[in-house]
Amino acid sequence: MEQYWDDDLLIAAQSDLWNHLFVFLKSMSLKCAVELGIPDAIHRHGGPTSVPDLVAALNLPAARLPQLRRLMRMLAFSRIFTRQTSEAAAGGEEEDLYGLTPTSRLLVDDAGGHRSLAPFVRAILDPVQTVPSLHVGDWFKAADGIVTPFEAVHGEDFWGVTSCNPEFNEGIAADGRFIMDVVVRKCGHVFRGLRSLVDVGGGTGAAARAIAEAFPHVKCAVLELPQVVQGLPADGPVEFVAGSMF
Ligand SMILES: C[S@@+](CC[C@H](N)C(=O)[O-])C[C@H]1O[C@@H](n2cnc3c(N)ncnc32)[C@H](O)[C@@H]1O
Repeated sequence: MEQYWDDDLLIAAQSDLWNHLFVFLKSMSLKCAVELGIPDAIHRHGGPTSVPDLVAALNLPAARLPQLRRLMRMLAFSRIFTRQTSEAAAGGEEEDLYGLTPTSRLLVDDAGGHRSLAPFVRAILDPVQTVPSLHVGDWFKAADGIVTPFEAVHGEDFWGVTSCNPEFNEGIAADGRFIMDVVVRKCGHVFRGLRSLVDVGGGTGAAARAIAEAFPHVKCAVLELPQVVQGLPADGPVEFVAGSMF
């Protein structure tokens, strides 16, 4: 090994490598927390919650307690939850308590007056999205004209697969609703003076609806793929036009 690789540098490099190797566990721990409903359980509890209380609230097998402790420590390390140590009532043993952070508040329905972004977490971390990322290397090597790794895995392009999935559409809409509420508050001047707008590829109309409700004088329409907009109510503040932007 070359001279300038002293041991401190070696260990720092290994630590950096390990960070890159295991960072996916942060996403997967978050996915698990949402699947189990941990943010909602802490919110319902009314404040920082112990792991035994979470096991009871989530109706999990008692044998999973040690693993849930590890998951919660991991999520606290990722700043999804706060972690504080306090005296347990019985026996005097220390018991960690986990609370919501600004990030996990986003995963709770109606905390602070907004709707949960949990559907967005589920949509983005669904294997339909994550599995293609395992095949990017193969896709680079295969000069077979397949446009994306997603298409190589699923045999169809991204919107062809996802747009037929109501849970995916709801997840994207949750994110659209969230960000548009902020946009109309912070950047409302952009919409003043407009009489109409079309949200091209506007999904189920979450973003357009937020604009239409904040600025009733703006006539809002969504141009979307037919499979996304079929069956959506036609009597709301947004007009849906089925078609392709191409
Ligand atoms: C990121 S999403 C937009 C979400 C939307 N802003 C909301 O608030 O829900 C992109 C959308 O583009 C749509 N899309 C993809 N290809 C399209 C096409 N050729 N024509 C029209 N819409 C298309 C997808 O169905 C998807 O709903």
